[in-house]
Amino acid sequence: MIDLTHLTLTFPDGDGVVTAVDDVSLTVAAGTTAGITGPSGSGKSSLLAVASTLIAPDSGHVIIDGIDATGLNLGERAQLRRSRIGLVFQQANLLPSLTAVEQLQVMNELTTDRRRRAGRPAVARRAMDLLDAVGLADHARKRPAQLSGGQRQRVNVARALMNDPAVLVVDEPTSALDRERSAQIVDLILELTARFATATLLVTHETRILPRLDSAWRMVDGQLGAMTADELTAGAA
Ligand SMILES: Nc1ncnc2c1ncn2[C@@H]1O[C@H](COP(=O)(O)OP(=O)(O)OP(=O)(O)O)[C@@H](O)[C@H]1O
Repeated sequence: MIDLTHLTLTFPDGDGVVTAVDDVSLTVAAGTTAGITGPSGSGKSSLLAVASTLIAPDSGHVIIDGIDATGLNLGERAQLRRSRIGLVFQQANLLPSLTAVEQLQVMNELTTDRRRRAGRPAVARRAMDLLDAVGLADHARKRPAQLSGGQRQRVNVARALMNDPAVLVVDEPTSALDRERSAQIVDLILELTARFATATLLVTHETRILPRLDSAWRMVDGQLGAMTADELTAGAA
């Protein structure tokens, strides 16, 4: 699970500061998905960057499976991120020369936690299992150029799960996809969240998907508020 408490993040802005994240608290339990929407510049990406420990907040706490990231140094934070957090961004950012299964296998090299580093056969097995889970078992030997946009995003999602993360952080996963493929990727993220018991934080402009998530939030000027039933119905229309 991920527990965000009273997070605040500011950036310098001319002579003053801009408060990108303003006293945000949010808890996402294992196996559930929280959706966040809001206008451009409202602080969604900043919140995800803090939640995934890429940026330290000015104040507040990011607690991942009981570990308070805000007390850790840079190296410890990077280690926590690699071993406990899966990141999915809008562009898949796959390595052009690697096959789908290799994109997943290299993730194991990134974790320096010896206890979590698995042997080659176990890594290959997990990579194949995950490709199967995202419906790409038959495409394991293909390189990104041989895959469609939707398939590349599926590899991206599978890769994020490779190190068995407690938290899945997903930023606009469908913005490069058409409506049908968007719906499929959202279905997939919900299914994998339940199956792998991740606490999933999903930022999206597509308000019509929010009613399907376990909780829905709107960010405005750095502040996070729960969406009302009326707002959800209007967005789904
Ligand atoms: N590195 C930075 N330096 C200075 N200001 C920043 C930085 N990153 C974000 N900001 C500011 O923080 C505020 C929140 O930006 P952020 O990108 O988090 O919003 P967003 O809701 O994700 O927007 P979008 O939907 O367009 O991605 C904005 O005012 C933005 O200009």
